[in-house]
Amino acid sequence: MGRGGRPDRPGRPAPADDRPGLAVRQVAARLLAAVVDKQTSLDGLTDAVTGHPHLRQLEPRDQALVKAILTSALRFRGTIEAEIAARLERPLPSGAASLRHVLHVGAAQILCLDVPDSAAVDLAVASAGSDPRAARFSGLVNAVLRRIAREAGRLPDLQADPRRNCPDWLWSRLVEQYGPERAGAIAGAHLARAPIDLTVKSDAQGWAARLGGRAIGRRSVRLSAIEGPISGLDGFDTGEWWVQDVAAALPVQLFGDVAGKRVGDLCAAPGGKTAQLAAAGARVTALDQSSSRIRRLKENLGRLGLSAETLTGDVMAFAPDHRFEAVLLDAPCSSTGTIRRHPDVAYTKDDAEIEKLAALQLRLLTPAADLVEPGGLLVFANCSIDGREGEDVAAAFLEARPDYALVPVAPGELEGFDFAVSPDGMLRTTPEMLGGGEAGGGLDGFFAARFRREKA
Ligand SMILES: C[S@@+](CC[C@H](N)C(=O)[O-])C[C@H]1O[C@@H](n2cnc3c(N)ncnc32)[C@H](O)[C@@H]1O
Repeated sequence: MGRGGRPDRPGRPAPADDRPGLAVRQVAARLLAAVVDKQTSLDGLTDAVTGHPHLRQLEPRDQALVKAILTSALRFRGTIEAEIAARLERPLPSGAASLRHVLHVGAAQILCLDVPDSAAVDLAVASAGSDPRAARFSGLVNAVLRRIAREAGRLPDLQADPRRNCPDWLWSRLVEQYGPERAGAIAGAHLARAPIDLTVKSDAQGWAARLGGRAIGRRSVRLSAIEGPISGLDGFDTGEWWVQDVAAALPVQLFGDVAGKRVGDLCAAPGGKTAQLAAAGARVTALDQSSSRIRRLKENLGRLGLSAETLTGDVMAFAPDHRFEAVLLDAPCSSTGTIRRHPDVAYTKDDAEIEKLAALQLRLLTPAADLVEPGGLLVFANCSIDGREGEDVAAAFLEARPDYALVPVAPGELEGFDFAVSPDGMLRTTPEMLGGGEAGGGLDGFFAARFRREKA
């Protein structure tokens, strides 16, 4: 049956926009445009409830394919651009943004995914044909992608040059802060798929054996790959573990024993660190300004059988009737430490955004610090690899708050992670550590500093 309920006439091709798989490619090109041209976060665009409506209309299997195309298209954007450019007689016309996105979506499938080349090419041609701004270039799309399919190697075997796949703004910052060699290793780690890390309530060795992973320290289990959804794994329904990168599990450990203590978790959602604190016996107040994220935090705690007081509100206006023995500020940041999982971050953030976020973090530290009892601890953390949002904010905070002193992380304190403690005792992870760049290796980039409020 054709559209509108009329019977299809035999021998007549189906209208182009009904072709199986075409909607997936159209949505992928549209979302790629939103990321690259409008700096929209892929997490937001692909959210199951609030994401892009065209994506949400697709079957789950097709949604997964859109996400796989976008992840590859962004992770290897530099290589894909070079492969396309090498097969163009002249540069794409200015104002041909949508044509470029169609080409990138097609090339990403050919170079990175297990999609038959012929399907990738034909659907890219149909995708261009259905877009009034790109329709007259359908022939070019066909020629370029056919040549890529015939001539190019396949990623990741095709030389996936880390420098080429790291946008200039980010590369300059990495080189300035880490030097060219480590910058290259970090950019290289961004090209590898991240493993799945779980934080377990107890018995990491036992859970590693049951789930076919490996234990890292006492509380993390690393899985290289899983079949099917994470919710299908043993221990999910009974709340034995939650997904949390091994680096993200470190900042809470800086509080030491929190059993029975009042802890304020001020940027708490979706609650990975709240869960760690609650599982360790703390009396946690979890605050976040986003009501939808607080809802997710509550669902997560519910599944895990853990409890915390949960509040929706702004740190800047938070005025509880008591102070806390410990406060965690896991502040909003550029998330450049998570590019392995969120390759869009390299294209949605820039120098100005980093400056803005660093200033916001310092602002949020003032009310956070005021909520700590004299003698209590404050941990400031975030998942940026940029020192402007880490070490510089910590230094500015200490300068502004003579009532606080840094409590350096001691050798051996973070079991197995001494390599990630800076000479002045702050935590600094970057994704090339722990075998980053290799399959099943690496960790998120994180920063954390611990301060104590002087006794009055
Ligand atoms: C990095 S995420 C926190 C991740 C969380 N700690 C975890 O481990 O799952 C930052 C959070 O800060 C929240 N946030 C940003 N600005 C805030 C503010 N002014 N007051 C309260 N929450 C804020 C965001 O809604 C976001 O959920």
